[in-house]
Amino acid sequence: MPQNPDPILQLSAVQYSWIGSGGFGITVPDFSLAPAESVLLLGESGSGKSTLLSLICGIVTPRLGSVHIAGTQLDALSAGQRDRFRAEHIGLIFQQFNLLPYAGVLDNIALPLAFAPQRKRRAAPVQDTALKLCTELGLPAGVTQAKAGNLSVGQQQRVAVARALIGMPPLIVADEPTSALDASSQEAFLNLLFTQTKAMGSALLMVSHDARLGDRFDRVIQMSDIAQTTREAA
Ligand SMILES: Nc1ncnc2c1ncn2[C@@H]1O[C@H](COP(=O)(O)OP(=O)(O)OP(=O)(O)O)[C@@H](O)[C@H]1O
Repeated sequence: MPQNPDPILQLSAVQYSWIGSGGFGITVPDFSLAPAESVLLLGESGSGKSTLLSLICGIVTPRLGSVHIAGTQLDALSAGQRDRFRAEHIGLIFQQFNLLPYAGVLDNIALPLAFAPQRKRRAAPVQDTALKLCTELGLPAGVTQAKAGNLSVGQQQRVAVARALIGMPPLIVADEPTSALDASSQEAFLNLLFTQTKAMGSALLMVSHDARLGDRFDRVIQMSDIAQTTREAA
């Protein structure tokens, strides 16, 4: 895929170190994602994948360098502004899905919209959009009335995908979402994710240990291709 002149994500000369035990540090000279591009990011355990995602999502900010998302310099925003910006622009899918077990399926899906008025407007009417996503993701009608904690793992996964996609954020970030799944469930999950992100024109950055998933993505990147890591001596 040709590189777009206006990437949806751009890290430039980024340096970050965790303070305290271990002092793990990461340097990312140049990493970008084009709009609607899908990238699989591979790396060993401890190679800094989650640290990189924390920088991309603005949970932490670089000591040096910059992170831009959709043209906004994330590290120039206050912590509160970054939280709101993340809710507006990034759909997040976590390894353990992080659903609220006692809340209903539709409330779980609508959760990110509470902090993201523009995304909420794009999703309006919210209940109808959430229901439509459930149907498209193959969740049976009865399930949408259930509490998230009562769903099967496969159903929870679908709810997590719907929550990331609602309101069409331009960037979807998925942190090892298939690690707990068997091969056929992985395949089904990726089918859902790709169909939906392509339909919405969102870019997808997915982190995994599993190189076998690579065929489906526009680009496959190793952490060691884009980042150098350091660890302070104890
Ligand atoms: N919250 C934190 N506070 C301090 N150090 C941290 C924190 N999170 C991560 N680290 C450090 O960063 C290093 C890299 O961890 P990270 O979770 O980014 O790697 P990873 O590639 O995502 O690993 P895994 O695949 O096992 O999840 C860790 O070994 C740890 O020393």
